[in-house]
Amino acid sequence: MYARIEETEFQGAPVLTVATRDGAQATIALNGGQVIHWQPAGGHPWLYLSERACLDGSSAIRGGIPVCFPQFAEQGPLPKHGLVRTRPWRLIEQRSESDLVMLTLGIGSDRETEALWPHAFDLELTLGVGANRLDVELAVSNVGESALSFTAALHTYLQVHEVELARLEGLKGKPYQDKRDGGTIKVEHLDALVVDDAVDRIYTDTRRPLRLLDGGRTLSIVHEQFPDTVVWNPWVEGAATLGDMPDRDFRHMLCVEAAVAASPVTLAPDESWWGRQSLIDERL
Ligand SMILES: O=P(O)(O)OC[C@H]1O[C@H](O)[C@H](O)[C@@H](O)[C@@H]1O
Repeated sequence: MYARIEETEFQGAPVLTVATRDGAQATIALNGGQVIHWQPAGGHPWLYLSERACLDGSSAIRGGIPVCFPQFAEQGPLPKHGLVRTRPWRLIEQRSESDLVMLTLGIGSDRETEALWPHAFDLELTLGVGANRLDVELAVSNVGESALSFTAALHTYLQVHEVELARLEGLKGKPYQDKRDGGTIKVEHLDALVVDDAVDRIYTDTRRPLRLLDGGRTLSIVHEQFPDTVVWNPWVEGAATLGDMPDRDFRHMLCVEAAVAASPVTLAPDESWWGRQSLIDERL
């Protein structure tokens, strides 16, 4: 039996569902080009998706792995997190073997994006689903005639049993911009970050793998070419302002985002850039 890729609907919106022979699963929403579910073979889901998430493209999907491009957060004049997380992406290519599924989705600039941001771009998001891993690679090409600069993120919402009991390792010694303290630059001194309050930080130069320990399971998080890691949890007050997330769900999610946020990437005409985030369940 081979892996399966199906085009179907979830809450009335177009999605692709993927299953490998050994039982790993993923679901990808075409609106936003967004992975909304990933479960390693024989394991539990590692991505948080709000039960109030809206998938019809009218707003961003709260959960999974939103793609932020060409602007991270509010770091510029564009809509928060840029232009592609609510737009329809298309399936460009699919490939499956028994234990690996690869999909490439794409989106390009159009009249609407160029009215907001006068650059011609082409994005490809390649997803690899294997027994115990999910690889997400974002490739950006400048297909216009002038240079463009962007910031970006794979805004990964990880699902945790209880956020105060989860530990995020690998950030010790790294500088971070504390967005909750006016962007003050601080240095992480903890061996493992434990989130017990609102957190919104851009850690820079985070090139070594991270590990998330959550209730007896461990996830390795490996970023290639994404120099920064954003850690975000809205906590009680922040969650109360999010209409698309139940109040108590902040306890069951932690965003650990592969980002290029502290300094933009600049591409000359015909140049490309790529960055990858790999999530690896260490149980297998
Ligand atoms: O609510 P959203 O627009 O999806 O943004 C959610 C969060 O994304 C990032 O993690 C930013 O660092 C936060 O400042 C922001 O609040």
